[in-house]
Amino acid sequence: MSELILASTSSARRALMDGLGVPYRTEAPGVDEHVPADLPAEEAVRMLAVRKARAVQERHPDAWVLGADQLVEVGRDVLGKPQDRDAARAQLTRLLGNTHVIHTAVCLLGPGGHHSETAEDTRLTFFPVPAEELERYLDTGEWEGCAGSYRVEGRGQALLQKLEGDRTNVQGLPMLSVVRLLRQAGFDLFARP
Ligand SMILES: Nc1nc2c(ncn2[C@H]2C[C@H](O)[C@@H](COP(=O)(O)OP(=O)(O)OP(=O)(O)O)O2)c(=O)[nH]1
Repeated sequence: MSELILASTSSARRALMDGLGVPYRTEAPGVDEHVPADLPAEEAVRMLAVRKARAVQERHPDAWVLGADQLVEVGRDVLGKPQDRDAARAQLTRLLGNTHVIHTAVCLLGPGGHHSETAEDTRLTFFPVPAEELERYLDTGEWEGCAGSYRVEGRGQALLQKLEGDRTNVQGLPMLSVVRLLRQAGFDLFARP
């Protein structure tokens, strides 16, 4: 198989791909992540996952390229990554005591015009916690670089009352679907190095 490139700067996505063990490398997509403000969350993440994968594939037309994007939907609000601690506090205040949906899309592009993609949802319900506990969670710094301002695999799991769906989808890649897309594309996931 031609090389596999993860079109991502995300350490969380790298960690998930490292766990899968398939040889790959990463390359920053370097795309404008603006989408129409009224676009539904699932359409927005699909559009951006494709945009990221296409940007890298244009540089490496013979490679397989995996792109992904994620947004958090709570009520009518759509949340991305917080810019600072105050933004993270506002996001978590919105999520605590409520149920929100993580939308993550993945796009796999390959030689010969291969294009497969999927979007997965994971529903999470957070405990309502007092402001002082929220401040102590913010002190962990887990909010940095995370859509929704928490890490489900870190201290953020102490906020989690219920999770329905693929847990890895929250971390950045729906690994059940990534495995399916790779297998459908003909990848040998246990190839000898
Ligand atoms: N470790 C961890 N990361 C999370 C969690 N929830 C969200 N994230 C991270 C994964 C992604 O890096 C980021 C979602 O934002 P984006 O989809 O825009 O990706 P990002 O800009 O980080 O990287 P990329 O666009 O792939 O270069 O949030 C979590 O529970 N744990």
